[in-house]
Amino acid sequence: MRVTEIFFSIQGEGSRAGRPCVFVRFTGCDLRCGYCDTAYAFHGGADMDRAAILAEVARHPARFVCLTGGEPMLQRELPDLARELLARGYEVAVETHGQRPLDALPAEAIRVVDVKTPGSGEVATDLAYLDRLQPHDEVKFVVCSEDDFRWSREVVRRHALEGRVQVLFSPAWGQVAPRDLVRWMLESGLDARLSLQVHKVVWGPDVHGV
Ligand SMILES: C[S@@+](CC[C@H](N)C(=O)[O-])C[C@H]1O[C@@H](n2cnc3c(N)ncnc32)[C@H](O)[C@@H]1O
Ligand SMILES: Nc1nc2[nH]cc(C(=O)O)c2c(=O)[nH]1
Ligand code: SF4
Ligand SMILES: [Mg+2]
Repeated sequence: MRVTEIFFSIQGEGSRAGRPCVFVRFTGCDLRCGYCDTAYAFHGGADMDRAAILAEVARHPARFVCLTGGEPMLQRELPDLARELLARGYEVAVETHGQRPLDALPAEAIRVVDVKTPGSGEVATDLAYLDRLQPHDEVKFVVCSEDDFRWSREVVRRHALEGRVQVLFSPAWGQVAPRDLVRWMLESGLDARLSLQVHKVVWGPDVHGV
């Protein structure tokens, strides 16, 4: 598997934000979101087999592992790695753009799907997988404008996501003021959750490996 970095930090995003977590960041992505804060993971990295990744994860005192990237679902062995982590008692979350099949992942793995908004420049044509998510999964919209928020709200409605999965709205860093996003959320009446990138508040926006 191709790995950019493995680090121990707090989960900065989503409904599990604030919890200690080991991050495994895989190298490579097939999308190019305009706002991507992790372009350093598009290339480079080092080959590690699953045993080496498991050993590195085990160096840290955490029970929660986040598989991210780049795009983790481009790694052929990702479902096997997730299964091995679960068998060792870890809670496992997979951060993905959702534009690669997710069905090979074990059901116990938490799918955190970032539904790419028009503002990302990488909207998907097929969102049918949203209808197969489970209650512990999360659907995240990174909002670049009020138009993006309206578009996201329509996806939530069309796929009946409210109350069925965790629905999260996150401001694209530096593009949307959190207070504007909160206002749009409250005006919409949706039962959704604001997600800020807590690690950027703690360590600053440009620090890698946190
Ligand atoms: C770097 S991506 C890696 C996982 C996967 N490729 C994806 O897009 O979900 C992890 C998360 O960071 C978010 N992200 C990246 N740049 C961001 C930014 N400038 N502001 C807010 N969220 C950002 C992405 O939208 C995604 O939800
Ligand atoms: N602390 C921290 N939390 C995160 N949650 C998701 C991240 C990601 O880049 O996928 C991330 C990250 O890069 N850092
Ligand atoms: S899919 Fe994720 S890693 Fe790839 S460009 Fe978009 S935000 Fe960055
Ligand atoms: Mg990140």
